[in-house]
Amino acid sequence: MKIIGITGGVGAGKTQILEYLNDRYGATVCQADEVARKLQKKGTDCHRAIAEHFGGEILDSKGELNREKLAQIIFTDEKERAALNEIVHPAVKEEVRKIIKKEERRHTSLFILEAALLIDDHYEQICDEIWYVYVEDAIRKKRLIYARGYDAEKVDDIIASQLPKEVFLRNCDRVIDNSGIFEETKIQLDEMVRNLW
Ligand SMILES: CC(C)(COP(=O)(O)OP(=O)(O)OC[C@H]1O[C@@H](n2cnc3c(N)ncnc32)[C@H](O)[C@@H]1O)[C@@H](O)C(=O)NCCC(=O)NCCS
Ligand SMILES: Nc1ncnc2c1ncn2[C@@H]1O[C@H](COP(=O)(O)OP(=O)(O)OP(=O)(O)O)[C@@H](O)[C@H]1O
Repeated sequence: MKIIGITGGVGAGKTQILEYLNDRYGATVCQADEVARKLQKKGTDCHRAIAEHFGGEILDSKGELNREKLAQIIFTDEKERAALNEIVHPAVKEEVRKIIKKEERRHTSLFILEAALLIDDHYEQICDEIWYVYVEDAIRKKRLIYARGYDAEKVDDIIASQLPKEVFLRNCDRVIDNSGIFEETKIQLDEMVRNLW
């Protein structure tokens, strides 16, 4: 089984690329953000540890995490971000390893793991190749404000909390430029998949 990691900053188009690779090539896809979300549900060890560290104010009326509040804290405070990462990331990695083992038993041929933090969390230990999705900051900012309703300040805070382009470029095996129309991105992806085996 080939394991490809797809990374890049917020709003670079990773999810859209995952959908294409699933539709066009039948790749099995896994999003670390989704894995983290499941592991943070009420009743889990992560949920307990987060509530203990950040206090009851971080929960909503149903006792689930108030994601907006937590985002406000962690994207403006490096120490708090590190504290959350320390709670969530080891659990996410362990779960991803389990998912990969399951897919290996099912003889999946192409497995794609998507996360903004593949480099920070050393997923090169798990992936055969890591692909970096690049989009100019001004363009992804526009896309996120328009499509996701983020305000400009939130986009800037998240961008500032993620690795700069140079570090992504230094650590990734291939680069996908998704600054243009998606048809152009598909051509790059088709070529990359052709060269995989
Ligand atoms: C802070 C939280 C609750 C905000 O949730 P929300 O639903 O509003 O945003 P979402 O999860 O869609 O993230 C928004 C963007 O920020 C990126 N991001 C998320 N966590 C982090 C982080 N710790 N450091 C840098 N970027 C991050 C995501 O990849 C995405 O691009 C959530 O992002 C979270 O729990 N983060 C910690 C877990 C984590 O690091 N996940 C990323 C991969 S394991
Ligand atoms: N080439 C493109 N042209 C125009 N819009 C695009 C293109 N690629 C992606 N988008 C749009 O940009 C927005 C962000 O894309 P997407 O959600 O795939 O990013 P992401 O990298 O998964 O973000 P996150 O890091 O938050 O998970 C979406 O609304 C998506 O439809």
